[in-house]
Amino acid sequence: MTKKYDAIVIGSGQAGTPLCKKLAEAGLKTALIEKRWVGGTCVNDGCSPTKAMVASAKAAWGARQSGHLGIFAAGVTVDIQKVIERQKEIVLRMRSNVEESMAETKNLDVLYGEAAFCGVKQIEVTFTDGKKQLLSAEKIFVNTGLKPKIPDIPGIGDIEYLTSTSLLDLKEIPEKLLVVGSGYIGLEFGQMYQRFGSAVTIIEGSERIMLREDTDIAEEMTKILTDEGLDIQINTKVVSFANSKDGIVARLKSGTKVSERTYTHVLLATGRVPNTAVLKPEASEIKTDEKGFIIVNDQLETSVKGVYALGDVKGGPAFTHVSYDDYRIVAGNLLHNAHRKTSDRILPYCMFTDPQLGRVGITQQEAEKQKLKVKIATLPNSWVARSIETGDTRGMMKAIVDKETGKILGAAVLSNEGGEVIAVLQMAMLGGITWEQLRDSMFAHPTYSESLNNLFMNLDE
Ligand SMILES: Cc1cc2nc3c(=O)[nH]c(=O)nc-3n(C[C@H](O)[C@H](O)[C@H](O)COP(=O)(O)OP(=O)(O)OC[C@H]3O[C@@H](n4cnc5c(N)ncnc54)[C@H](O)[C@@H]3O)c2cc1C
Ligand SMILES: NC(=O)c1ccc[n+]([C@@H]2O[C@H](COP(=O)([O-])OP(=O)(O)OC[C@H]3O[C@@H](n4cnc5c(N)ncnc54)[C@H](O)[C@@H]3O)[C@@H](O)[C@H]2O)c1
Repeated sequence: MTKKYDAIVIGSGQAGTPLCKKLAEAGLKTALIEKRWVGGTCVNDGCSPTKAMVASAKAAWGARQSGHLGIFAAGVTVDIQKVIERQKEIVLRMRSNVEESMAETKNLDVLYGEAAFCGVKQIEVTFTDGKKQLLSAEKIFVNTGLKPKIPDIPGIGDIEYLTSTSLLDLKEIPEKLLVVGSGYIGLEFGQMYQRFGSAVTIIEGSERIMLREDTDIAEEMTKILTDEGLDIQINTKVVSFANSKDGIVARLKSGTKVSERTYTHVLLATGRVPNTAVLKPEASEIKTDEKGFIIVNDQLETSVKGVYALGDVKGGPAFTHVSYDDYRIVAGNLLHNAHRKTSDRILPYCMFTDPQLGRVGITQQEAEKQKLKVKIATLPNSWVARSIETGDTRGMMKAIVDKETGKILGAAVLSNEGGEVIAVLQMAMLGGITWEQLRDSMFAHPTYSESLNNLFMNLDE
């Protein structure tokens, strides 16, 4: 028999988790279906565990190279078991908080099982014990996220490769780690494991790392990472993998040159694909694109009225704050008639390498593509008082401003606390503050944000 709800949320990601509570609190009889753990990727396999481990790696690196600050820490060792334990404890605490707050919510049923559409607005749940239940609702919200993409490389099925999820359970430090892909996951994990003591090689199929970012930022990041000892190979592809008595042999192709190198571990960081194959949105007439992402309009409604897709599964930038904002849009529009749209928002993000890359708005290459009339301001961190004082002058700042209006269109801050500094520029963008106003504003001294004065002074004719 089909059980009827007012609302069903599929997936306890960064949108589904707050949304199911909000709907239930508004009086709607609501079901949340989650196949694994509440909290989704961010809490369990993404932001929280990785950023906890990045902090450990930064501490190891800081201790090893603090001689220039007059501090000498002899015999720095990494206890990877302890690093993993700490990360797991943080995840468990966060997940338990979510579980508790859901248990306390009236009108909310949390169902642990896998959901698949079996008709228009009809869902079949397969519970963890194998039992099945049919559910239906007038309002359905899909927040099923992504999973690691496994590239189709000959021999890949024969080797024991790692993904960003399985690496979080590895209780040893890889001796020689090959990272395939140089996006967020490749660079964050690559630098982290180099700092833990691995010899890390990153291979990237394209002509440079971080294709979404400007060339000068990518070059600066390459220098920072190679100075730390990472081996970065661009324009390189893995032709095949094979096992040998010494480890995993990767056959690499760079232009016409083919070479074989042996690694103890391989991390696949070649992107992520949507969790829609099992979900079968097509059974509910929900349209997807050729890669399986669910197609939505500006208010996150799918091709079926009353069915919404939120977070990574709808394609586009895959970040926690985007998914959470999707929740705000859908909850605001449905419960408070807010008329919010996805096209109205400014996108910030941060890559948690060290130094961090904080980003907001458009890049210079996007401005050129759109043929916008812009001015570009850049400032190396070697000119930033705060960077000199703290002893880390790696990186740079950059801003793209509209030539006519003086407004900020985008910025990149590759610096210590780059993710925090970028929020200042995001606020300027939200408030329509011009580069001249930032050049002439008083900031507390000595802070990283204070260097925005100098960044924009560089635009003076
Ligand atoms: C290693 C890593 C590090 C990251 N670091 C950052 C970071 O620092 N900052 C940042 O902003 N973003 C980061 N991200 C991205 C971020 O985690 C995601 O963008 C964010 O979690 C939003 O995901 P979501 O809400 O779309 O769904 P998710 O959080 O992925 O949740 C989807 C949920 O749906 C469940 N599910 C899937 N299919 C079904 C089904 N058929 N039935 C029932 N349940 C189902 C899954 O089990 C999962 O719990 C990182 C990602 C990774 C992998
Ligand atoms: N700090 C953060 O916000 C953060 C951190 C981690 C992950 N994430 C999210 O997770 C998503 C996935 O991250 P990701 O790093 O896996 O993907 P990505 O799309 O950022 O990068 C994948 C990289 O792999 C390269 N590549 C693809 N196939 C290849 C092959 N066969 N050989 C060599 N190189 C290959 C691509 O050219 C690209 O540079 C990101 O889009 C991001 O939204 C965010």
